[in-house]
Amino acid sequence: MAEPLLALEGVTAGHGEAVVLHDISLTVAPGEAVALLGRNGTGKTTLITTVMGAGPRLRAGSLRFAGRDIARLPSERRAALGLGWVPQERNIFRSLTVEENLTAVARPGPWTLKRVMGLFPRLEERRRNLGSALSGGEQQMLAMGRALMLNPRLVLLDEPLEGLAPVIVQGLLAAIRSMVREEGLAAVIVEQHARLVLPITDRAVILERGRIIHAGGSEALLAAPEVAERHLGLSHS
Ligand SMILES: Nc1ncnc2c1ncn2[C@@H]1O[C@H](COP(=O)(O)OP(=O)(O)OP(=O)(O)O)[C@@H](O)[C@H]1O
Repeated sequence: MAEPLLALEGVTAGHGEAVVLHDISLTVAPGEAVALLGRNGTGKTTLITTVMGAGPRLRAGSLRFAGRDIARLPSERRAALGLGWVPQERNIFRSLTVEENLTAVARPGPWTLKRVMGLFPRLEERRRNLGSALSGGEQQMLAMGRALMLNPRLVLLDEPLEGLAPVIVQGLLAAIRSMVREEGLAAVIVEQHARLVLPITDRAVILERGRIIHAGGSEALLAAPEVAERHLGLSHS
């Protein structure tokens, strides 16, 4: 088997003295899309920020990306190696235009301004608008567009659909599907609503109280709603 792009082995991490993640082992292969599921507060964001080196303290275990030990690298070095991250708070530059937001971070690679605008036609329409003038859904598109302009090898999306109107959710899902399915970009997608992301991912991992309690194919999980129900709760499945 080809070497995984991202590999976590026995990762235990937390905030200050509080341990949030326990003994997490997880791999993501090149081009693979993984859904990271779980109820509120189970450690999904902590897992993403541990991978990015953006806050949590790694207490044990190893963290490798593209064949390198990244555990001690600052987050900007991890980004430079090809780890893209769209945090929950969608950190865009509010005082720059849409186009400036995108070009400010661009790095050479297959994702260009034209292709990002092609993926998100709404951003093309809003090209000259300031970040602060965008709706929540447009900000999410811009945050994803910015991550793509960095031409990552793997992108970590933290609840990209949260708090958005259903019509926007459908548009974003289509863009994510095209990113991972047609463009073959590896991704880890954190989501509360399993049914939305299972159809567009290869594998699913469910966290409960900081531990992996289920890992398997997304299709198999879709076909076994009782598993999702048991671990994620009816309203979240
Ligand atoms: N910066 C922090 N300092 C201290 N504790 C934190 C911090 N961030 C998160 N926690 C705690 O870590 C635990 C896991 O939180 P985390 O945000 O990783 O969960 P989550 O699964 O992403 O939840 P949500 O879906 O609500 O974002 C929670 O108990 C939370 O209170």
